[in-house]
Amino acid sequence: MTEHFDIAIIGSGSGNSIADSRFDNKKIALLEENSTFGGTCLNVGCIPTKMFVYAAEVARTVRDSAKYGVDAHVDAVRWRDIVDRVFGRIDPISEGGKRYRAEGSPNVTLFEGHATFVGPRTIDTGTGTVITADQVVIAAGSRPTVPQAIADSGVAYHTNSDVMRLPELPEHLVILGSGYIAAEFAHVFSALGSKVSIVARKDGLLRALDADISKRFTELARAKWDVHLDAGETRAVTEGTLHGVELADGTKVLGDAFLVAVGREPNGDRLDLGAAGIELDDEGRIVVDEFGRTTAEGVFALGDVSSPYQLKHVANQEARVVQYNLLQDAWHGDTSALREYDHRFVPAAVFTDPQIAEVGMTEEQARDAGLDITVKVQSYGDVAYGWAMEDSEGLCKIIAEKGTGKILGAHIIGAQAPTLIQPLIQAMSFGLSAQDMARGQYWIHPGLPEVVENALLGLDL
Ligand SMILES: Cc1cc2nc3c(=O)[nH]c(=O)nc-3n(C[C@H](O)[C@H](O)[C@H](O)COP(=O)(O)OP(=O)(O)OC[C@H]3O[C@@H](n4cnc5c(N)ncnc54)[C@H](O)[C@@H]3O)c2cc1C
Ligand SMILES: NC(=O)c1ccc[n+]([C@@H]2O[C@H](COP(=O)([O-])OP(=O)(O)OC[C@H]3O[C@@H](n4cnc5c(N)ncnc54)[C@H](O)[C@@H]3O)[C@@H](O)[C@H]2O)c1
Repeated sequence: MTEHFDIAIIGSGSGNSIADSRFDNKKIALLEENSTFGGTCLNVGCIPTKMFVYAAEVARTVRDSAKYGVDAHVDAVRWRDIVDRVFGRIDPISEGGKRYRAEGSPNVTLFEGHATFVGPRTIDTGTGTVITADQVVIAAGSRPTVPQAIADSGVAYHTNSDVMRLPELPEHLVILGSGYIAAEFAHVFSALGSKVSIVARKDGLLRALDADISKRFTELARAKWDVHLDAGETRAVTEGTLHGVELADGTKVLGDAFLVAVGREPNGDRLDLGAAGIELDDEGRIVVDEFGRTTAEGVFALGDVSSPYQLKHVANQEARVVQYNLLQDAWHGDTSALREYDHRFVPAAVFTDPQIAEVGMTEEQARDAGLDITVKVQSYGDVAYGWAMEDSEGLCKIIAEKGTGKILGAHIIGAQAPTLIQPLIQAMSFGLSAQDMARGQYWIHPGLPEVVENALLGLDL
């Protein structure tokens, strides 16, 4: 059975936002293989993790209160109640979204199956129906990377897909990996009362970030968690009820729960893209141009399946671009009417302890690019509010071009880093120089953003 559609969208994460009222006159197929509707961010990513992070912050604040002369203690962490609060709010949104697409959107047909291409713009929906479409959007996301040796080992492990629904708070969580997911879950479980071990292959945590941030975070993490650096290749092991890894030197790091957080791989490899003439790059991402077009006419891709960023705000921006371009003549001739993906200044934040945020170049990248730069590192503790907080951890690092004052990169570790960095993202996006940003406006005294102001003022331009 073959049915024809104007547009087929693979993936109910960012892809689900495309079919708004502007598409009411289009016949749309929405394809989703997961019985849970709504994609990674809503169900197993940004949203639930940050709800856990917030609970963790509350517990940590209570535990750290004595230094301010406030004696308090955490009586108990009701893990089951925390899980129920998080998913008691999220699951109905996911179910409601699915119901809306299945029953409440007259122009949208939801196919609940694993989609694969069987020809150009021809898709086996995995439900017994093959469809064709004038245009296709691939928004199929990514999945946790699980090294084959671990998958084959028989050792019980978790990923971000299930670790937030553990029946009990683990006594000891062992985390393999040292990136975003490792850093965020280490904070969550540790603040809620688990012992946390992190096993990092190399000599630092969050090594993709600016070296000063990675170094500071690694030092702080080592002071509160059981961190194993330079672990090299590890072997998954189980002893009784304990699971984890054996390091190259024979050390065993075992706990009652084991989380694998070694990256996420794009789902393009599970779509039989060859049948549709859609190319993947060497990293397994679908190749797209600035308009979101793949190598096959009529087919767009967006989000984690094609983006090196694997961030929701990037997937959202790309979805808006594709949404617009779907309604233009995107495939023949003039592209001046099309919108473009904006990857100029992509910020990122890690909601760990302390929080971290970054935008633009690292110092190393700026130096490697041969730029004439000036760098200022400003401690939180040296501005009034940070001093009031007795903060000895936070810093704001800004990298600018000498002479022009062009802000090249900003990196913050410390309280409210994802909030503090936003004016710097704005300045970079709109071409505001460091001098103008520092001097051309008031900075509320004694607000925490003074750490950004002082970093800007400290640049030797
Ligand atoms: C633990 C965690 C925390 C995160 N926190 C943040 C954060 O704080 N901030 C941030 O910016 N980003 C965060 N991210 C990243 C963010 O979640 C992703 O970048 C974003 O959700 C990607 O959206 P997407 O639409 O590309 O893919 P997804 O939301 O993953 O949607 C893809 C959908 O396609 C479906 N699908 C895949 N293949 C097929 C197929 N063949 N047939 C049918 N359906 C298919 C999948 O089931 C899925 O529902 C986090 C990620 C994780 C894992
Ligand atoms: N706050 C956020 O925006 C947020 C939060 C969580 C996840 N995410 C997104 O999800 C993506 C995936 O997160 P992640 O933490 O899994 O990946 P990541 O790319 O951030 O980090 C993976 C880490 O695992 C290490 N690694 C790789 N293979 C390994 C192995 N065999 N043994 C030990 N270590 C190994 C890597 O060196 C790296 O440090 C992130 O890149 C990010 O884009 C974003």
